[in-house]
Amino acid sequence: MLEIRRLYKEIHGSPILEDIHFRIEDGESLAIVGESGSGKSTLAQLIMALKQPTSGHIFFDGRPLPNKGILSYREWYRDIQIVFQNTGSTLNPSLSLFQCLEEPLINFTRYNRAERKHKVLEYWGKVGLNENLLRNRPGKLSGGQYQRACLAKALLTRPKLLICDEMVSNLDVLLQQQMIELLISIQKEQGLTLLFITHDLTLLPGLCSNIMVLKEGKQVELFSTSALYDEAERDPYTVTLLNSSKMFETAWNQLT
Ligand SMILES: Nc1ncnc2c1ncn2[C@@H]1O[C@H](COP(=O)(O)OP(=O)(O)OP(=O)(O)O)[C@@H](O)[C@H]1O
Repeated sequence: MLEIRRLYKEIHGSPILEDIHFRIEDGESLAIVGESGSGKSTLAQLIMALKQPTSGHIFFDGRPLPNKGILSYREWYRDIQIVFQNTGSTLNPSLSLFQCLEEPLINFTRYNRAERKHKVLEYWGKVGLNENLLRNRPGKLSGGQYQRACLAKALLTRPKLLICDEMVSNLDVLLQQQMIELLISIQKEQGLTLLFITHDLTLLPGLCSNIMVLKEGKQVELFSTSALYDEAERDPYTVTLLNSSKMFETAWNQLT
């Protein structure tokens, strides 16, 4: 389904991503893990066709990354959606939440108004939000509610691939867990393919089948999540990342 071949990205003459290569098959879930600055978001932006690679290839369902013509972009965005870290900027603050969610249905489907309303309510319910909230503006939502609303918006057009870029990083540990459980259930129900970008390895068991570790733009290793805690098998850098995630989790648990 998604195939990345020998991807290389340079910005202002500096290499940001080097020789990235992986595949995600239909219904699979892959985590991209790395420290801040390792190139995770750049990779997501390349897959979303927001940036063009310096060299290398991105294919989705056998189609190359669009680089010309609005129609090819429309097809790409119908199939691939992204949810970002909550910065409060994904949902238009001047629209009601209903209007925010209706927008992709207007852009990407031929549903009439009644059908759009039905779909918005369906997905709003799926992510566990109360219907009454739809009249409000996005600014009224709590952090956890905001991320659920973004997830509903991303899922409304039934994309094949969902990219979550640090989607739960601004949430507390309890809300993180709730969002992960929600993603797991939606993924199972819709057969969604998932690319989950995070710096926190402890979030991944149960959610992602495979993990790719990035360090300074280079692919360190790609392995099955079931082998995450097999320290003898793991690259020392992965073990360091895992230990720092565990330390943060322990410190947080002691504080709360
Ligand atoms: N437009 C740009 N101009 C210059 N450097 C850039 C630009 N975009 C990204 N970079 C650099 O590319 C590197 C990777 O950035 P990127 O945001 O992809 O990392 P990241 O792993 O997502 O980090 P974070 O988790 O902090 O978001 C960083 O060193 C960053 O400074």
